[in-house]
Amino acid sequence: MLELHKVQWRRGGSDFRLFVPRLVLKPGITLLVGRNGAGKSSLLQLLATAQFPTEGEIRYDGLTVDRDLPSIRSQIGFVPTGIELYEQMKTVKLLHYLAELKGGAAQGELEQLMEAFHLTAYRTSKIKTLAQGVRQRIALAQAWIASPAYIFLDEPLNALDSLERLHFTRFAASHSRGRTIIISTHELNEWEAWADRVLWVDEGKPQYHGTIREWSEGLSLSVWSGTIDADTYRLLDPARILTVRPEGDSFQVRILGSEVPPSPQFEKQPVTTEDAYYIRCRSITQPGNVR
Ligand SMILES: Nc1ncnc2c1ncn2[C@@H]1O[C@H](COP(=O)(O)OP(=O)(O)OP(=O)(O)O)[C@@H](O)[C@H]1O
Repeated sequence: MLELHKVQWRRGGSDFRLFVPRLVLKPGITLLVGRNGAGKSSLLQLLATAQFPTEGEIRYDGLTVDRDLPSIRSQIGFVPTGIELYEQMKTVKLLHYLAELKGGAAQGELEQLMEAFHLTAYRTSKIKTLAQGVRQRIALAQAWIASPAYIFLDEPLNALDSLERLHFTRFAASHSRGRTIIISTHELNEWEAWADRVLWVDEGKPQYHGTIREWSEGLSLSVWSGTIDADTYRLLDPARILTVRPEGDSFQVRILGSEVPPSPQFEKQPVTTEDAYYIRCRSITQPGNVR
């Protein structure tokens, strides 16, 4: 469990300020969401001890960085965006090297990770010869070395193809028990089935932290879907349209609306995690649900 208490951080070279009054992050998968520049990467860097708060404290199951930094770091797996791997090393050598930095891997652990991340075929390939998606899989695999208690992933699905994305979301879910995994992502629907909680930050401050179920409940707008003709389509508010697909002379539309259907052809739809994000971003001026 991670506990943040009055954490503040000012990023040098910018006006950006992160402020987290109080936050408790529990084991399981927490999706860290927010607009570009909201502070997701900054928060992950603080949690991963790549940066330190200017004020306040982060506790890792009771341990603090001023007293217990090496033992905290031995329990962290971190994948920042744009991670650079040693280009000249071979995959297996790099994983062994990173495992040594972490104090060593268990017997057979690296082979299992290579298998789980579909890296076996690349075990003796130099990193510089590998496609971006394969490099990303190596970066993700190394985060699991030595079975850390805390895993921080910044946009982990970047560069992965659709099959690998599905494979990785499943892998993360099946390896989340007893681990606090924080994942910064813009792909909310891909994580929907696997995540436990959502942490939404905006302008450096948490706006919502709670279960993924509650994230999509009690919202100010509903989601509607219907097939309509061109005249009805023209009357819709374009800012509220989520998706539109032409079907002959008609349009299949998914749209945000009040409790009343935008027109009689519309039927109310379940709100997805991503819909909830759009709705919450629209109502950002209203007080959030911070826990
Ligand atoms: N290397 C840097 N130097 C100076 N300012 C930076 C740097 N990196 C980020 N920033 C600024 O810090 C703020 C927070 O950025 P951060 O990367 O944490 O946001 P984010 O939520 O991860 O965004 P994104 O979704 O685009 O990745 C932004 O205002 C950004 O412009």
